[in-house]
Amino acid sequence: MVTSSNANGSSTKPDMGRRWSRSLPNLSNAIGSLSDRLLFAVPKKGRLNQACLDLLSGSDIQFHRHNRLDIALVKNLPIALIFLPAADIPTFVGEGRVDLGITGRDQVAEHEATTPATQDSGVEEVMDLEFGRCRLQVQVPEQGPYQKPEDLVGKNVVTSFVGLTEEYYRAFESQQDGAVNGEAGSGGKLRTKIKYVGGSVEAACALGVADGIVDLVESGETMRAAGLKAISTVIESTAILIRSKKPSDPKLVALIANRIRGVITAQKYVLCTYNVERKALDQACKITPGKRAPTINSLEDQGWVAVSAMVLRKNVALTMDQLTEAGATDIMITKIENSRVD
Ligand SMILES: Nc1ncnc2c1ncn2[C@@H]1O[C@H](COP(=O)(O)OP(=O)(O)OP(=O)(O)O)[C@@H](O)[C@H]1O
Ligand SMILES: O=P(O)(O)OC[C@H]1O[C@H](OP(=O)(O)OP(=O)(O)O)[C@H](O)[C@@H]1O
Repeated sequence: MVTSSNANGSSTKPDMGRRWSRSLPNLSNAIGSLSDRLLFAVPKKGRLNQACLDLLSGSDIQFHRHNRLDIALVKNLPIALIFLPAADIPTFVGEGRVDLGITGRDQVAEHEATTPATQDSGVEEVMDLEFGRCRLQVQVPEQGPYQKPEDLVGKNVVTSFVGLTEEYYRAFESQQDGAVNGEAGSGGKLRTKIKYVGGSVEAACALGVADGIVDLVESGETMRAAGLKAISTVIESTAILIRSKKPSDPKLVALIANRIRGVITAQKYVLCTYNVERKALDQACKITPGKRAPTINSLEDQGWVAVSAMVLRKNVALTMDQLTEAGATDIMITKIENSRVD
């Protein structure tokens, strides 16, 4: 049985009884020589790249990426990372060429709008990764005549998400045709002209190419700087872990998913510990119910107990206020490095 060593030098045995090559393939013969590895696609650049690298590091997926090479062999697991544009990852995973991937939910939805899934093709969402949060929104010039997304029916709309935008506007067009002809979707008279651009979509209105755009918004800074405002949301997005319908090694997929889930939970929660008098314990436990239940230990002083419970990081200040109010003392918050909790 093949075993490998992690950064601490301790032995791990997630090899699932297989051998895998340690030599880095050159790109031309790469895919063939990766047949003994699970292929895992990661955004090669852009907004999701760094968070994905942090997630891999937190999951102890160790690799060295050679300069400019889009394939990296994982040292301690039979995995090869494939660095791809976020927009292409649903295609590779959906066709089963790559087993696992991380990309935006928006990219998966766009892929599905243009390439409907079949019994064998298409992607399955494994989990929400809770970063890369943004909205795909219809935007128009702040001072212009358009107030509702329907106002752009029949006009020019520019986007990088042609599939989703077409779906979105075809629904409005059907309604308007129905209103004109007395039945839904009959005529198709008013066709919104949807044009693709690959980036800097927000420039399209100012350049006279578009009446409105459909683009991603996070803080809204790009939109406001371009003199635009959002008038509706097509889809909300976060990064997701996706898998193909028939991954080459489902056990390894589950192992990676568990590791990633552990890192995400660790980032989301902190450990809250405190002492409280027994008579206030019920109230304190309502404030910190924990994920399953709080851990309660007796103290030397019979009237007191020590409590520890996981608390959502975003609620920490409020929780500490409420515990203080309930009479808890010695309240401490500890960062969770990693976790395996249900
Ligand atoms: N401002 C943003 N805030 C948060 N997440 C974003 C933001 N912009 C994009 N994303 C997420 O990151 C994904 C990749 O977008 P990004 O613009 O980084 O792509 P890219 O691969 O660098 O392509 P491009 O070269 O077209 O910019 C998007 O599909 C979306 O899920
Ligand atoms: O609401 P904000 O926080 O300003 O973020 C939104 C911007 O982020 C994305 O573009 P990105 O900067 O990744 O580059 P791109 O325009 O080349 O796609 C998106 O396409 C917007 O332009």
